[in-house]
Amino acid sequence: MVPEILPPWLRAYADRVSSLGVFGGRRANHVLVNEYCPGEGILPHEDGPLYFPTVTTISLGSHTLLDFYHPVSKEQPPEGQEGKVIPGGARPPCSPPPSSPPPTPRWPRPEAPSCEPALQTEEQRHFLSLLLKPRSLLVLQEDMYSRYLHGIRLVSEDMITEKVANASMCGCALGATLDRRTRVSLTLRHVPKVLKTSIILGRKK
Ligand SMILES: O=C(O)CCC(=O)C(=O)O
Ligand SMILES: [Fe+2]
Repeated sequence: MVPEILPPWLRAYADRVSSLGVFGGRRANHVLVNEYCPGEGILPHEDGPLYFPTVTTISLGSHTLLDFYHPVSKEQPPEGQEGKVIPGGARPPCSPPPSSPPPTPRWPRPEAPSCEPALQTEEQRHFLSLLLKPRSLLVLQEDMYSRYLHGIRLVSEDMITEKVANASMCGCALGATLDRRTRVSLTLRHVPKVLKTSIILGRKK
């Protein structure tokens, strides 16, 4: 990644968010600006190792629902359990871990435990949503960053269901419908590995 100077208005946001300590004392040095008109979104994806372990997002203009998904399992579901969802995310008991488990790799994220049944359709894999209100800051870390996928549905209104984990904190009743307006998101991240421009341009220091 080739560094450029952030414009002063973005630097102010980057510094403010970094001062919360969410990047472990480092400063955000990467900002992605996305605009979503009603009906637009982003397909379920993972952000990958480049920005690991923290992504932060400021929402402006409109709310949105950020949906979280279990990754697609590479395993076949057990006989008769195709597409079965375990209520409340409960899992059948796993066999006990080996006495000295191998060290957990930083990236790629570890596979889901093999005792988890395969959830294959997108609706089955969608287990949680967060209502992102205008002027809110989302800090995404740990499993929510590295294990699960996230996305924004391509719809122009959002229904508040029991999957919206922060609905009551946001004062939203179950069953409410929120119309989307144009939303601009500022996704601020810290990228540890940036190139030195002088190297790119072949200049000697
Ligand atoms: O706009 C957002 O809130 C999410 C954007 C996102 O997930 C991404 O750019 O990777
Ligand atoms: Fe993302």
